[in-house]
Amino acid sequence: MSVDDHELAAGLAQRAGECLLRLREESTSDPKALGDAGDAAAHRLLVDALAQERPDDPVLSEHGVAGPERVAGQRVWIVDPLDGTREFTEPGRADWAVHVALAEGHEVIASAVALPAQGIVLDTGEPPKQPTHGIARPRIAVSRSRPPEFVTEIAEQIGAELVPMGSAGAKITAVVLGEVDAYLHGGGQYEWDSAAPVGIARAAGLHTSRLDGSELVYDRPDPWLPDLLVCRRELAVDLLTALSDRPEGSR
Ligand SMILES: Nc1ncnc2c1ncn2[C@@H]1O[C@H](COP(=O)(O)O)[C@@H](OP(=O)(O)O)[C@H]1O
Repeated sequence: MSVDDHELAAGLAQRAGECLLRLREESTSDPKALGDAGDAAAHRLLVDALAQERPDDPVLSEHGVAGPERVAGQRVWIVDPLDGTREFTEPGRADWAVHVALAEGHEVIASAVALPAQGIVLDTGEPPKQPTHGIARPRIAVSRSRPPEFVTEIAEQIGAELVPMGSAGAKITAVVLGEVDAYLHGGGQYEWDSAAPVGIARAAGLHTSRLDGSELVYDRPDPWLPDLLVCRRELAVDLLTALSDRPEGSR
């Protein structure tokens, strides 16, 4: 019996994650070479497996386009074989991820995220239940290597604590799992950095949008998708209001 798209995404994220863990364990390379080898090996595994399991679907990966030609609005797999490449190369760090998403009609309809070093695979078929506890002091995940200045200012404004982390997938997953309450990003990213984890966040009932509150739209001709907000629903109005109060060009 053929697996559904949710199960396929989860199985592929798991397999690519295992491949990356092996590479990392066995590596004697310098960090740059290890990162390049991880990107290439996980990309190859995902592209080959999708060509076998879903031969009619094109693939848009951080490391290239594969398969049949993309037709706007039709099925396309959007994958980031290794999100958080920098963290993957740092011994002991667990904030890196594999993203596998399927978009149709410019929306993610199935996806999975693996956090291999944490032994976690989440998928849209069975999204985690959301915490019901109140939020005393909001915790906001932010890039550890390039935290945008506006996020620091917004955190001060609403009395939130910043939690620096690598990988967009690890940060969105931390919101999905209730470890933090929000993730804000601005200044640059691509569709593959967010498609899979945003699919899971939406399936779990969280707020997901651009920083101006508009929808996140996937599978556009240009994959540049520079900013996003993922948060618990009860924080969305406060965060979007704080964002819209900022002067033009400051996020
Ligand atoms: N200004 C920017 N321009 C392009 N990509 C960016 C970016 N800021 C973050 N990213 C990408 O978003 C992912 C998470 O970044 P961060 O850990 O800083 O939050 C990383 O993906 P990769 O590791 O797949 O390259 C990183 O390259």
